[in-house]
Formats: sequence, structure tokens, C-alpha cells
Amino acid sequence: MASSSLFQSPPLSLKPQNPASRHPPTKPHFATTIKCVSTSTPPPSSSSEHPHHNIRDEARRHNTTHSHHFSARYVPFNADPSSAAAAESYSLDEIVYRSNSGGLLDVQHDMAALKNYDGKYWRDLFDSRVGKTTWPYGSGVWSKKEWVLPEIDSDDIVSAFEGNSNLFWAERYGKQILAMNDLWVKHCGISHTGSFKDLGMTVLVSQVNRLRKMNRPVVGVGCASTGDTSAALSAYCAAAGIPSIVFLPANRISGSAVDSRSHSGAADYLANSLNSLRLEGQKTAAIEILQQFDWEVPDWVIVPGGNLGNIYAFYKGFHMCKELGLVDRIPRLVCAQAANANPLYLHYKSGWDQEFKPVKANTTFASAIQIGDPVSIDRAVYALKKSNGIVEEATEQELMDAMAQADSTGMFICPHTGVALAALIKLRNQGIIGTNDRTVVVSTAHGLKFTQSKIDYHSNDIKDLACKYANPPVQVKADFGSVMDVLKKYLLSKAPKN
Ligand SMILES: Cc1ncc(COP(=O)(O)O)c(C=O)c1O
Ligand SMILES: N[C@@H](CCOP(=O)(O)O)C(=O)O
Repeated sequence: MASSSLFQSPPLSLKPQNPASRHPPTKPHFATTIKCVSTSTPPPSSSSEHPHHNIRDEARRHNTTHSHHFSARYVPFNADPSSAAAAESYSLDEIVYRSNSGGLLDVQHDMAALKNYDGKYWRDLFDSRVGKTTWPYGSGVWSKKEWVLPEIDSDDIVSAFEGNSNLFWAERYGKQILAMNDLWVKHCGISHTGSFKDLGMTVLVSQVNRLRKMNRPVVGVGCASTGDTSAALSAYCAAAGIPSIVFLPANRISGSAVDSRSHSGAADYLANSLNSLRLEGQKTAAIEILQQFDWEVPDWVIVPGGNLGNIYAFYKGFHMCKELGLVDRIPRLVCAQAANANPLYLHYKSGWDQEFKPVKANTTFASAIQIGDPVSIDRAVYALKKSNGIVEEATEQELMDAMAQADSTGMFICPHTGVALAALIKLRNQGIIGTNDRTVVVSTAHGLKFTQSKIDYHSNDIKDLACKYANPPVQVKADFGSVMDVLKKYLLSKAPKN
């Protein structure tokens, strides 16, 4: 993790790895300018010294956007190099979601330009930006701006300083439930709107903001959602004053999963994960995990999957770190699905060989991943094949029990994270994940978004579910004796047995 000494130490390495590059850094030197913004610009010591300045003004005064030579564009996802699609590309300033053949798109960075700087350079640069309020690098996403949307002007960015989420050492859960020493939960749901969707939405809404400032005809932004995408879209659009509209399945959404911030208006920019801009932001969670382990690579990362954009985003983040020399390998990825909505699991079990078949998704407590025909199926299969990955599934009983057990060790997770933990339990029981394997479970939403399922479980109020770990509330008469009786009974049940 970033140490404060980085801020006092000499400037970051300014030497490009490959001085004979076709694109030598232009003046003012990118690295020098970045260093100036992120490490040597002192914050105003008092409001009277800089009465009119805020962090955006500061960023404007040190604008670095046009002083480097990094770029990115849309290309068809995983195009065969010998096909016509290999020559197809689009500017990120175009509004395009699919390739000519109807396939998915991917954001491709100019890797040759990024490779002019070595792994140490990027590690130090990213570390130097953690824990600051410098615009826009105080965001966990925008602290990796050069790898996300390199060409956007910092002034166009719409950010809630998302990312930099807690990587929680699940000490008690790991030891008691799984006999594991090195189990971690990446709490992506401890975020502005309570889910990992904020990471992608800041990127998408920032690009929309840029296009609108360029007078491109973007009236507003829309999405179809099970709750989390819409909450993120609404909040970021509201912050920027951009009209948004969301489509929700009637009667299937947790009230607290959405919220009421969406504006109305004509929508012509799609904000679901079909839009590959979203994944550029989401991939930074993978980079952040490496950073939080001081650039040591975990053995396993387990991600709950629904529409399947996120599993690819994680792969992309890890792969970029390897390709650019920040680390020397990537973790094995596990995608965890609810058994009631498991098309990827079935495809994996068929050995990936048969044609992918969508399923009809049944009701699951993990409502955000109740998706039978995931848009990013090709991206997910690619990520899992390239990372020697695994797909597991969890029944309603398994995911709810895993969530309750995790909560009883001090977590407060959502049912989707329960799916990921249930998958982990299975892989531990099969001996695939070892006792000392460093394992990260990605928690995708805040437990507070899904409280009704917890209330129902702990009240033993779920039809056909055993609720093995229910901890029901006890009603007591409001007199001293009755309260003491209940306390005694409880404390005796917890006393160590000889
Ligand atoms: C809380 C939560 N977890 C997991 C997912 C699955 O992510 P993905 O659709 O990228 O697979 C979603 C949304 O789809 C979600 O909202
Ligand atoms: N769980 C999602 C479903 C849509 O996912 P997306 O990542 O494709 O937008 C939601 O929150 O709506």
C-alpha cells in the first residue's frame, strides 16, 4: 500500500523503459507534470490563502491531460487477427456498443505507449495517489486514469471518489469455517451507492459529460437494471445534472437497492455493461487488490456473476498489470452463480464445448444476479479460460447459510457475496483451494441493500429453507426478572463446556 514516505521522497522514476520508443514523451514531460500534481502540490493551508480554490480549480491549474500520449479506442472483442474485424476500430467519442458483426466491443489501450514506462513506474505512480484528495486521483478509479480513459480532461470527470474500498481480512470466518489463514473480502459494496457499479458508472457518466460538453447529441442516459446499476446511474447523472432513466422489473427489486434519485428524460446512451466503458472502471478493483497486497498476487479471486461483465473486468485489470510488468502472474478466477440462474455454470460443466444455452432464471435471494441470458457470456468464457478459472454454483440454502455464517463472524454481506462464499466452501471441501492459499472473495454490494432477506432468514420465515444459522430475536416481558432469566439462559449456552 502507499506509504506516506513516497510523498516526501525524490520524484518518481522518470525514465521510460524503452527510450527508443516511437512516441517519446513530449514536453512538458508527463511524469514530471503528474508528479507535480500528485506529490508536490501542497493543499491550501488555510482558506484565506486560496479563498477561491477548490480541488477542481487546482486540477485545472495543473492540467496534465494533453501532455501525455496515451490513448484508447473501441475494437471488436477478441477479433480473429486474420478477419476484417481486426481492422475495425472506433473513437471513444463515438456512441457505439456493438461491432459491425453484432459482437461485443472492448476498450483497447495503446499498450506500446504504456509500456514506455516500467512496472515500478506504474506501481509507484498509483501508490502515490492513494489517500489524497487531489482531483481526480483521490478516486480509486481515476488514480489509474492513464489506464482507464487517458484522453478525458480531468475537468469533465464525474466522480464521488469511488473505489479504494476496504480489503477485509476474514480472520475468524477463515479459521473457524474454512480452516484458512489468508482469506480476504474485497468490499466493493462499501461505496457511494452501495455496490461495485459505481466503479464503472463514474467512467461512463464522465464520458457522457465530455460528449455533452462537445455538443454531441446525447440527451440522456438509460439502463435496464435489477437495482444496483440503476442506483449508480441515477446518482452519477444527478451529480452531473444529466437526465437519466432506468427500467426495473416490476415487484422484484429491493427498495433500498435502488433509490429515488433518477431523473426523467429521453435516454440515448446505454449504461449497462454491454457498454465496455463501464468495465474500464470496474477493472480497477483488480488493480486495487494487487496494490493492497503491496503488489503480491493472490492465488484465487472469487466473483459472483450475473450479466458477467465484472468477471471479465477483473481479468482485464489483472492481465494489464501483468502485461505492463507490475506483477508476474495473475490469480485464478472463480465465477460463482446462483443455482437458480446458472447458465455459465452449465456451460462450464459441458466443458465449454457445446453452444452456450441461455436459461430461464428462477427467483433467487441473490436478486441482482437473477439473469438467464448474460450479455457478456463471451467475455466471461474468455476470462475464465485465460485465467485457468472455475465456475461454481450455490443453492438458495447454501448462499443464505453462507451469508448468515459470515455475518456471525462480524461481516455484513449481501446474498451475492453469500453465493461467492458458498462457492469457496465447495472448492475448499473438494481440496481445490488449499488452507494456505491467499484467496479474495469479491463482495459486490453492501449488506444494507438486502436487509429483508436477513430479517426473513433470522425470523425462520422462509418457505422450504432450513435457516440453520438463524439467530432469532427473543421477546421478553419488560420486568427485571424476565430479562435476567433470558440473559442467564443465553450466557450459559455460550459458556465454555468442560
Ligand atoms: C450486487 C451484484 N453482484 C453481482 C452482480 C453481477 O455482476 P455482473 O453482472 O457483472 O456479472 C451484480 C449485477 O449484475 C450485482 O448488482
Ligand atoms: N445486477 C445488475 C444487472 C445489470 O447489470 P449490468 O452490469 O449489465 O448493468 C443491476 O444492478 O442492474
